[in-house]
Amino acid sequence: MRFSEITLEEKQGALQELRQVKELFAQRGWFPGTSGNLSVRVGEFDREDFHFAITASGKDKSAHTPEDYLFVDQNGKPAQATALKPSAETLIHCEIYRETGCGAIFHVHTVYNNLISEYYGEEGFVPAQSIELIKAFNIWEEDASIAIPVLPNYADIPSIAKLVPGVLNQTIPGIVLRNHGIYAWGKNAFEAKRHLEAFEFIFEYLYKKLLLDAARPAK
Ligand SMILES: CSCCC(=O)C(=O)COP(=O)(O)O
Ligand SMILES: [Zn+2]
Repeated sequence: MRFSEITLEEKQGALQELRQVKELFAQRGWFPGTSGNLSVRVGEFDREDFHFAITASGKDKSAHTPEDYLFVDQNGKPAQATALKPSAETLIHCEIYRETGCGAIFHVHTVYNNLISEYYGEEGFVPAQSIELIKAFNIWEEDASIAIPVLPNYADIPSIAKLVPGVLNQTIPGIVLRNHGIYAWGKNAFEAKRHLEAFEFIFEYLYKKLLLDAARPAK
């Protein structure tokens, strides 16, 4: 589908969703030091042909300006002439869209996702079990156990993007970059937000549980 065939209404809707989510996450302190990036897909999806709106690179995400977003194609190239640069991590979004066909991807850096991904970095996944918020991923089994993939935080983003298909688990809508931040996705912005919030709850829970367990007096 050509970018010009996607309706203006759909494009504006995607930008409005990004603006709302960006404002909310900024209020939570989820974009320290211009970190983080957000995207929402528009138009029809084909593995080889899709488009999405994404935050421009290096912007203060707690401010709203006319230069906050641009549209890119499945290769992360701008879909329209623009002086804006897409997020430095756009290729990771491209890979997640290609593998999942999802509708929105949100990436944030938090102290909890950094510490927990570093703690479990060597294992290559963050284990989580019997935490109620696992149900936010539509996993309803009692005492469910999940493994959230952790990828190395290479400076070269294409090298990280190449690893995405090998670790992506279709039942777990997230991947963490070690000591960097999480990518969470969903079929739309509402679902991606729910998933991101659940991951962040789980990371905070795990961090506090590790401390609590370490403080327990030996029997
Ligand atoms: C200042 S944080 C380093 C870059 C990063 O990890 C990030 O999420 C923001 O990069 P962007 O190009 O999307 O602004
Ligand atoms: Zn990042």
